Amino acid sequence: MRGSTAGGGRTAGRRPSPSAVVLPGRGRQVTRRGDRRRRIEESFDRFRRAVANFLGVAANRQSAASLDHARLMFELWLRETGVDRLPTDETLARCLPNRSLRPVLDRAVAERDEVFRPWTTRGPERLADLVRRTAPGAAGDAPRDWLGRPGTSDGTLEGGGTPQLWRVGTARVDAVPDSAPFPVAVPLLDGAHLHISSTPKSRITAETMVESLLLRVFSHFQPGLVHLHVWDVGQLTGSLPGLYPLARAGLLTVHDPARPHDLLDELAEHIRRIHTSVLVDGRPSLGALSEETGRRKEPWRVAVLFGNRSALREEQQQKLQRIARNGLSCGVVLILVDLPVTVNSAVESLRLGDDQTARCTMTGAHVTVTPDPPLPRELVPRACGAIADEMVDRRSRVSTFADLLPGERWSYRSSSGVQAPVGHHDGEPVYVSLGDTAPHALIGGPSGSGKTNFLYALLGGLTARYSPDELELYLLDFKEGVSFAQFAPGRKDPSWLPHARLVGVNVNQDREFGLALLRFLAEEMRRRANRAKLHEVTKLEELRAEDPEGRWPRIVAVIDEFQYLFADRDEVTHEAAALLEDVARRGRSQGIHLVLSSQDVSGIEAFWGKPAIFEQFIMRIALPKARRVLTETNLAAMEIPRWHAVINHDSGVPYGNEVARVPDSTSRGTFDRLQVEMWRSRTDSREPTLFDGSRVPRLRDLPDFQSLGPDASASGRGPVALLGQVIDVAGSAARLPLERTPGRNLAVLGSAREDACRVLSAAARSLSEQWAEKARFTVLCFVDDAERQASELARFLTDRHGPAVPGGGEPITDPSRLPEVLAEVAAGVTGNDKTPGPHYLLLFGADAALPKLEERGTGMRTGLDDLKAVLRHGPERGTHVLSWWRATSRLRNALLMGGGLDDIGAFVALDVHGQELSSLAANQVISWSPRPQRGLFFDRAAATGPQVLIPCEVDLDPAGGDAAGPVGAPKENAGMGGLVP
Ligand SMILES: Nc1ncnc2c1ncn2[C@@H]1O[C@H](COP(=O)(O)OP(=O)(O)OP(=O)(O)O)[C@@H](O)[C@H]1O
Repeated sequence: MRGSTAGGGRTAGRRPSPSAVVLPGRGRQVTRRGDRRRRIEESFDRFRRAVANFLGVAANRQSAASLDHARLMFELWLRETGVDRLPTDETLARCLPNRSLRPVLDRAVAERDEVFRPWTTRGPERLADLVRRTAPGAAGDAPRDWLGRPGTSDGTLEGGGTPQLWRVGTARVDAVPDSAPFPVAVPLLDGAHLHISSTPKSRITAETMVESLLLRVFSHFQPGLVHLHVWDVGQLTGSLPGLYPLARAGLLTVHDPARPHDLLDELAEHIRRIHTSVLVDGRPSLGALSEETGRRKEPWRVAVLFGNRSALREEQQQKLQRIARNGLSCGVVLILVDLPVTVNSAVESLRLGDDQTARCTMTGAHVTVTPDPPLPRELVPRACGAIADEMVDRRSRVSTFADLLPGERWSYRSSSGVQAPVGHHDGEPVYVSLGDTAPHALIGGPSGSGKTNFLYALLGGLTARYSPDELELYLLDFKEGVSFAQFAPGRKDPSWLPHARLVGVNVNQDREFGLALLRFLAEEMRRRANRAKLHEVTKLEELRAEDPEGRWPRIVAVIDEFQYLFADRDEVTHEAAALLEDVARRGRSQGIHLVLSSQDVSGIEAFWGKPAIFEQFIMRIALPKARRVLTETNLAAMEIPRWHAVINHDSGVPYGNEVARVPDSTSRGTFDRLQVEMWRSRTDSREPTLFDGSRVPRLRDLPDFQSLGPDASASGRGPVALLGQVIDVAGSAARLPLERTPGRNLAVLGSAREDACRVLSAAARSLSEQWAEKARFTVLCFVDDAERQASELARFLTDRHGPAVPGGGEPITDPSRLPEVLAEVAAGVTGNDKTPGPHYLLLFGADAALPKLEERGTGMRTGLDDLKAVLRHGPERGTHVLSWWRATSRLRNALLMGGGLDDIGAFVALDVHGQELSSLAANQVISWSPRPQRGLFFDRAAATGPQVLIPCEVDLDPAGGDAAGPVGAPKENAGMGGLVP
């Protein structure tokens, strides 16, 4: 229409077509019709062509869309099924020849490879490395490297440790079939239980897998550290026949298939025992305990239960679940094969299929595990035989002192306690542990039963494990002899035990020394408690954690033949019992431990009368034929052979018995050698303080004497006379301060001449040390027997102080001169001269001059009057009388009337009984039973009560007199004996 309308408008200007020109009339009509038709036909042609074109395009589009759709569907399918399934999925595999799907497949494979590249390049190797580290030695190596060789690890870190993983096979990630295989290992022992399920076709594989795993364990640990229990529901003889040789050495128990409850009860009982007697300190597990203490206290018990894919009876199932729940912390490990059970604790599962491969919880669902090939059949029993032989050998071997020592010295920490083996039982070490649970030990055994040897074994094991910063020893031996002398330096052997801070030998008559030690421990306990309080903690272990820079060693105080401490019903016994109770009760939390040993505990009344003390000694050690150390119903000590001991950490009840054979630890080449080795590695050169009750100490060795300085007045402290040594842990001197105050005079009482001379000489010698030339000393001696000592003293003093010592180097021995000397001194101290220098009158045997003193001179004054005047007025003017009276009564008679006695403020009583002294000590009751070479020093002005005094040997050689003995000079040790190398 548009064409015609438009055409009508345009024809005027157009040239006419030939037909329109040639045909006139009707002919013109025909021509027009034909035209129209042709045009119509042409239009239709065009239309048809357009339609055909359109339909062709649509068909093309449809087939392209179909192909796209097919590819997408294929990709979806591929992604859903997984590229890795191509080789095994038949339907998927059928699509592979289709070339149009190839790009989809190639892309999916490329993407997978890209995603897994980090894993394929490093993953397997990293896993292999991890297994190498966590499954060392037999736990992960190839069997040729360990099969047939019994294990050596003792479970401690230094002894080979406990592997975290144990190898079972190799694996590949399913999605990456071309990547390298990697080893698969599972946790066991302290780590997890193992649950294996198999099909009937793969049951054998499960069994060989368990066999290999167990052999790895047995070949890692030394025989005895793992005990195996096997129960098999289906077989009377049990599975794992290759392991049977282990039964010969008691390492394998095969349980009755009909009685699974026996095994379950045994395991449950074991768990209970570990909780009640081993994990009592709040340690969560044996593993944690051994990490902390450095030793595996209890062997592992591995129980393998083979089932038949049906569950145990309900009650047994519950028991099994309980064991699974609580076992790992107590060293009980379950390996369950085809035994359905759900457990609420760490368990690794391994599911074996018919194709002999497995899925494992360790590796996850997308990894195929191929178990390692079984161990060569004939080698398994042979390897187990070698392990059993080693076990039998270990049991029968008599252990030596060297077996008690660790591989590395001083590598243990004493935070939670100290422990060391003291012997062996069946080749296994038997330990003594001192800690918060069993803080103190009591050792009993008749004479010759080996107590001293036992103490050496114990101390050897302890000192080799703990450094002197972790453990300090205070060692006291009441009996006469040499037993502890080894620990102090001696003439022949200069070494000492670096851990020893105090060694007391031959203490028997000096029970006060035991008391001094207990006082020292009580004081140390208080110091530690105060420090703990500052840190708001209560126990040493916590204090050590709070104050890591501090030095807080555990203290072990050993008192051999401690019954001497309670020998009499007297003040010493009374105080010792009170102190012992205090230390025993409170020492546990402050890291202070007592080890008491005695021939016969039953004789110690003070001990038995105080069950509270006795109860604190939870650790009991009974040597053969020991009485009363264990409970009355426990007769083990009566039955053990010599050189054995019953070690009991349970207060002596039979249940806690462990019997150990104790090695010889005192003969040459044992403890002595260890001591020299440790002495050479010491970092602290302080010697232990040595107290030897049989030895006369030397004044110059006393630290108090060595610290005296010249010119006492300049020091501001005033002069002090050292009279001898008192019995304390520091080896202190008996100090008599001689300030210018009334009463500062001394009387030595008794007929023991040697001791009296030593006391006066020590006083003069120490005063001389403080005054250089300034002081006057007047030495008077009226007893022939004492003239030698008085002369030596006079010569020494003259040598040092010159004309200030009258007599020209000799004492005044003529009694008739005494009144004259006293008159002169009395005039001096009562006269106007306010500053007479210090003057010391040393009167040996004053009582011998009494007749002369009582004679009346001119003016009716007696020498006694002058003596009283000097005693009264002298001290304030620096003049002091240090006198020796052979009889107390003579002193009293001479000075009681008219004063004088009160002006003597200090006494040393030698062979004088206590009752004689009370009149001199303001009627105070003084208990003192005289004993050789000991005196009682009593200073009324001092806060301390009477103290036992040991008179010292005084070096009065003028040549050596100037120099005090050097601090730390090797001491003579008269007691050293057979242990010297
Ligand atoms: N386990 C042992 N192996 C070998 N010899 C030992 C053993 N134990 C002790 N002896 C030896 O037995 C003797 C006595 O031992 P020890 O001195 O230790 O006994 P004791 O109980 O302390 O005796 P006492 O109370 O009389 O001093 C010593 O000669 C010692 O060497």
